[in-house]
Formats: sequence, C-alpha cells, structure tokens
Amino acid sequence: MSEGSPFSCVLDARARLGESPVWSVAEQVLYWVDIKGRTLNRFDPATGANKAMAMPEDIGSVALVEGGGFIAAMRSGLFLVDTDGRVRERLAANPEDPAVSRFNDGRTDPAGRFLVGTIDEPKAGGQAHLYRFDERGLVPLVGGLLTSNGLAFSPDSTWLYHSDTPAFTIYRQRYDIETGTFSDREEWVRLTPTEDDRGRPDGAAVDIEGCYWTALYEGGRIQRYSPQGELLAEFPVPARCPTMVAFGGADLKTLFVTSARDGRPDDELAHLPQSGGIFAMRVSVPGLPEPLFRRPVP
Ligand SMILES: O=C1O[C@H](CS(=O)(=O)O)[C@@H](O)[C@H](O)[C@H]1O
Repeated sequence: MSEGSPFSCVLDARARLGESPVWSVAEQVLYWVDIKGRTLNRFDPATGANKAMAMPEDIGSVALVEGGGFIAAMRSGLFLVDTDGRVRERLAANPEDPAVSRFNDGRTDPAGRFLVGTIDEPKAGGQAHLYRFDERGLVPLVGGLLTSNGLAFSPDSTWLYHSDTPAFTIYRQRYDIETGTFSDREEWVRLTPTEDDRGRPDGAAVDIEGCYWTALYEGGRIQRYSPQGELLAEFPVPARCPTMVAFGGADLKTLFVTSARDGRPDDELAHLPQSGGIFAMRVSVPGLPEPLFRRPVP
C-alpha cells in the first residue's frame, strides 16, 4: 500500500497514457493500453509479468472478442487484433479527421455491440462523438463532445453512463439493450473545478450494486457514486492522473487503475514517481465480468 493511499502499484509501467484496463475472466489477466506509447499490454498479476505488444498507431481502447483477440479503437479506425497483437482487419474508419481526432474510451455492451467515442484533440468546440459499432456499421449517437469517456452500463443494462472529461460532467441515459439505442441524455454528476483541483471524470466501471466508479484525471483519486448520483467514497491514488478503473481478480473484487505520466511536471513526477503505473486495491463489492464483442455477421 502506498502512503496515504489504499492502492498499491502492481506494475511500475511508466506508461505515457495508460488506459482501457480490461479484465479477462478466461485468462485471469489484465489487458490495458498505452495510448501514446502505442502498446497493447497483457499483465498477469499472479506473476507480475507484463507483455507489451507494439501497435501501429495511437490505441485508445480495446475490448475482448468472442472467440479470441480484440477489437482495438485506434486513431484511424476500429480494427480486429489477434491474441499476439497482430492487426488483422479494419472494421471501420474514423469518420473524423484523424489528424485532430482519435478513438478514445470504448466498451462492449451486454449484447456484444461496441460503443466507442473520440477525442477532439485541439478541443475545438466539441467535434468529438460517441458511436455504436455493430451489424449496422459505425453510427454516431452523440455529438458535440470534447473527450468521450466513462462508458459503463448498469447491472440490468437499463442505464448507459458516459462522460465528457473536459466538461467535468457524467451523463446517463436509458438504454435499450434490444436495439442498442438510448433516450436523451441527462446530466447525472457535474464536478466543480477549483484552482487547486481540476479532477475530471475519466474512465469508469460499475459494480454489482450499480455504483459507478470513476477515475479523476488530474484529480489524483477514484470516486464511487450511488445509482442516484450521490458521492459515496473517494480513494486517493499515487498518481495525479488516474485514467480508468476495472474490476478483476478471481472474485472481481480487485480494482485496477491505469494512469498517465505524459506531460506531467517534473516536481509532480518526483513526488509521484509511479505515475503511469497500474495500481490495485481490494474492494468489498465486486464488479461484473466484461461482455465480449460479437463480430457482426455480414
Ligand atoms: O487523452 C486523454 O486525455 C483525457 C483528459 S482531457 O480530455 O485532456 O481532459 C483523458 O481523460 C483521456 O482518457 C485520455 O485518453
């Protein structure tokens, strides 16, 4: 355990921008990406070994695919990647300009569709979108975003959670799992930045009680919210920029957190040298197994 934090560093990865932790129940390992370091990683907590697989471009998120391999959301599009990290096929192109937009946070819905958003890198007034990918192709569902993030589903699949990080806001909307469509979004939680605290909602996961856990980028902590949007607890992380959480371990009661170190000031990195690492803590309420992406049948 780190001083003042319930989290231990389980992998001192020094990732530039660690993201998208995904627990594989079948393999009992944690997959994660380094977006700017351009790697897809397989971390085995039982041995401490991490295998980094080089990617050809920035990789924003991954999800596990039924039958093996990954769907990878990269800068130029969505791709199928095999278990050895070889890019096999492009499923969809990024409809935005890849010079200023890349795919970011993504998650499979409980019916096997892939939801994924983009990041408007120049933050030019909200050019990013949230998309759905299934047999209907890549369809934009929400526009006007700066950084699409925080995708998660309630345990009964009736709510979709979603955040826009630089807007300091988490939204939720009624989700129809039969069709992959949703109602208009409602503002669910809005954080108020201060001069000392620009913590904003990044990647997230929901536990079996329906509580929403979010990393606070530049906020150095993880928050847990009730389904009613009430802040229940906060847990400091030994990194200023935790990026996303995932439940793992045999009982899904280990909370893993990825983090970033890219662009952080020297004094902060001196104080928080494990920034960019993977952290973990035990929790009393487990998460849910991550659904597998079902490749659409043409
Ligand atoms: O690139 C990223 O940056 C954002 C933070 S922000 O958009 O600059 O506020 C981070 O949340 C995101 O996950 C990451 O991919």
